Amino acid sequence: MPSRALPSPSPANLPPSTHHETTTRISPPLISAAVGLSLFFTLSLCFCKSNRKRRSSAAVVSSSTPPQKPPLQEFSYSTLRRATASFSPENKLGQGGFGSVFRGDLPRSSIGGSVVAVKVMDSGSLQGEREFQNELLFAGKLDSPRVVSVVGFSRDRKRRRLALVYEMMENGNLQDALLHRKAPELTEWKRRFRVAVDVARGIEHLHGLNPPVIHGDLKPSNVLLDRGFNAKIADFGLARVRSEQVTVTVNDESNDVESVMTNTTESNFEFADQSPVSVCKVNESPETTATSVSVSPEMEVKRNGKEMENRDWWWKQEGGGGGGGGKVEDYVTQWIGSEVKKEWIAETSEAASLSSAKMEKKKSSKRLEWWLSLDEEDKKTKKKKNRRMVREWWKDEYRKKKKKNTLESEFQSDDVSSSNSITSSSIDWWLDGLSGEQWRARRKNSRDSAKSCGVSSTPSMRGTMCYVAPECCGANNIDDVSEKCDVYSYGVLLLVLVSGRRPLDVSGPASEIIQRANLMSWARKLARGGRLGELVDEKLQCLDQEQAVLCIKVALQCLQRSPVSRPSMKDVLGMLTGAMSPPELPRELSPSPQSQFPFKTRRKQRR
Ligand SMILES: Nc1ncnc2c1ncn2[C@@H]1O[C@H](COP(=O)(O)OP(=O)(O)OP(=O)(O)O)[C@@H](O)[C@H]1O
Repeated sequence: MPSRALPSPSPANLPPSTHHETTTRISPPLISAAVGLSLFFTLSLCFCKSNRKRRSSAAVVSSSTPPQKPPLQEFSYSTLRRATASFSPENKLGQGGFGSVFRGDLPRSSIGGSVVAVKVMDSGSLQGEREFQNELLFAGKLDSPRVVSVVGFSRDRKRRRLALVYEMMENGNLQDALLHRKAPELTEWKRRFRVAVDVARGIEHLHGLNPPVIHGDLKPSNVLLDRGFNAKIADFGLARVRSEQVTVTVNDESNDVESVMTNTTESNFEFADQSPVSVCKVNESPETTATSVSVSPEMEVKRNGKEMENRDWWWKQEGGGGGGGGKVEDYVTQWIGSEVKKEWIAETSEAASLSSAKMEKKKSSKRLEWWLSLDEEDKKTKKKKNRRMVREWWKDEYRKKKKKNTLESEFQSDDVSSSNSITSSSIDWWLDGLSGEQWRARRKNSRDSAKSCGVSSTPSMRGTMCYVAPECCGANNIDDVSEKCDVYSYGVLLLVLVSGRRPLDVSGPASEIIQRANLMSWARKLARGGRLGELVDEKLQCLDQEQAVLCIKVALQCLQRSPVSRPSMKDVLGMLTGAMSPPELPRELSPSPQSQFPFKTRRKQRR
């Protein structure tokens, strides 16, 4: 049967009234729904597409160019004055070498939130101005969670008033928190270790930039802690970009420096303008010339034929074998300066030397008496019998003498200057290792003298006593300043973190003051004796001994005299985080092997 097609309802078939009714009853909702739906779909499709596009383009941007730091805001001086309640003492956070830092409450509309730290340069300081500009130049460009960010600045050229506005670091600097015991939280080992890693990360970031940035003044007072005790690096007043690429090959066998490839490059950073709003440009193609030279470590010290007089004392300190006389007590009094009560040193050392001399005299005369008491026959028989005893005695003597010599030579070698050439300024400089305030106060009085060393007003003098690397101290030759200077300073900072002591510290039991006064020497001594654990701060809670010893080993690697022997900051970070195998102690610091005293072998043979 043929199927019957249903008659399509044609408007003609429908009564006009019905047709009208249907269209008016069904069409509007249907049409509007359809239109709405299609509109919705097309719109959402478009949105998805554009979103995908935006996301992919953002990914391209982020992979090719680093996120741009928002431009620094220029504040009027009056805004900062209002924010700090006219730089009131109650708002003072600290005092630096060239200015004071105040807590400031900025109006909500300003960039950088409401609470900031405002560093105001003391007026009239040329060196201060230079540092401020340098700081602005670097900090304004650096963008890392491990670097204290600069929010803005204020300048009044006429009155030479400069101010820098930073993000607020609620827990202040590491020097106060750790060494002045202002933050009990830092007795927790985990926190301290995290600070160590944070700082390593920050420095590694700086060194990883192109061209690498050298901080040049790494020390606890330049490490600031935020509310959660995350550490950030501050104070770029002495920072610089490395202008020279030095690759050094070290012959593993002889530990000699074999060759040095020097690529003299123009700095990629261009200091277009030395005003506080200097522009930092990056050159696209720096011209490079390469020269190959052979140097010995000796040459490295006296590069370009320059005798580093200012550095001599430091080389001695680093165990460079500086001679010179000077007794231990002279050395300590000179070295520790006013921190040590001279009378005490004189009294105790004199008393100690007197009593030990008396004891020795007594012992010797007893032995002599005993020897003389023997008649010839007895002597012959007893000689044989007692040979061992005599040998033991000599052996004892030998050991004592050796110990005394090493102790003295170590102190002499650690000496700032065993001669009279020690200047009051270099004492000042040492004092910074004891207490930053003393140095700051002194430096404030002679603002335009050098930032460091206190020996010359050359701005290339960089770093702070005890933290500055030997090759950077008094480095008029900029070739000597490399990332390894920061590595050295980091080594000192790491020891300070683990031990909770200053690099120069005269606290502790009287009998151990001399031994422990120089943190670096003490660490080396403990390493040789295989007793590194003794350096760890006794006040630490929840200590991970293994991690603490690892830190000391890393520090000793960083503190090596020769910059080429020091690890890179990347390696330091790798060792600390476990990404790299833990370090060995530098060869010369490995615990000494069994004594090579000849009697021992003979005795063994006899047995
Ligand atoms: N962003 C900040 N947040 C909180 N406190 C700060 C901030 N910046 C600096 N301070 C405090 O102010 C002190 C002085 O800082 P400043 O950078 O001027 O000097 P410094 O680094 O201690 O010394 P110098 O400049 O002589 O090396 C710091 O030690 C710190 O306690």
